[in-house]
Amino acid sequence: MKWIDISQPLDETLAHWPGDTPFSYKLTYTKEQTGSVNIGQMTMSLHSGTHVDAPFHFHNDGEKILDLELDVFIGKARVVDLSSFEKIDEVALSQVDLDGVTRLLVKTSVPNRPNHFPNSIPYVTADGAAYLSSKGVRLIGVDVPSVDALDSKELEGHHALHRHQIYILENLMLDRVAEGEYELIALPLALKDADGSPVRAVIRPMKEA
Ligand SMILES: N[C@@H](CC(=O)c1ccccc1NC=O)C(=O)O
Repeated sequence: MKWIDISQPLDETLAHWPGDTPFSYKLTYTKEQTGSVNIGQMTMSLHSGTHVDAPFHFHNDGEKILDLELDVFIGKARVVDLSSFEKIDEVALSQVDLDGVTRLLVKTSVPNRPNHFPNSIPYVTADGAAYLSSKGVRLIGVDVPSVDALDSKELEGHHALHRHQIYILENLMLDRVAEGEYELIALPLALKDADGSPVRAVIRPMKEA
């Protein structure tokens, strides 16, 4: 089975958090200038596109990207559709089978439009995070820019997930993905001091036993 790209494409049209750094790529040196190669550079917020939040994003003493466990970002994952719910809480999560799930990818009601910052999104509640933890979940991925309401300053969802050692993956593209069992690879870059990192997130259906 082929790998499916569930990452937002990084280009100048990529949406970013209001007031944050837009994405840009430019050629610093052309092949004509160097005599051998094109060399590019990019500028972006670490919270644009498909990315991982490090605990340091919302916690001054929190782990940075390079401190995170790699194993959590590679392995079996379940995609579930919670598009009929306004919150990712215990009520919504108890509608889906989470037995044996370590990595959970959630389809929400928000259309996956990488070039458009949404007005409002479903968010993870503290009881939702506790429920995920009781099921043994270590990573939650969502198809929206945050696991909290966009106007939240308390970031209750981020903090609750962190208390339960659940990693956070945001801005996935799950529109064309069916519910089910997949393998996931979504590795953050080896960024030592960073509060977040872009990832190339890919999945492929698990082979039937
Ligand atoms: N908490 C959000 C990001 C966030 O809040 C944010 C990202 C970039 C610039 C500003 C932000 N929030 C600010 O007030 C997240 O889930 O990554």
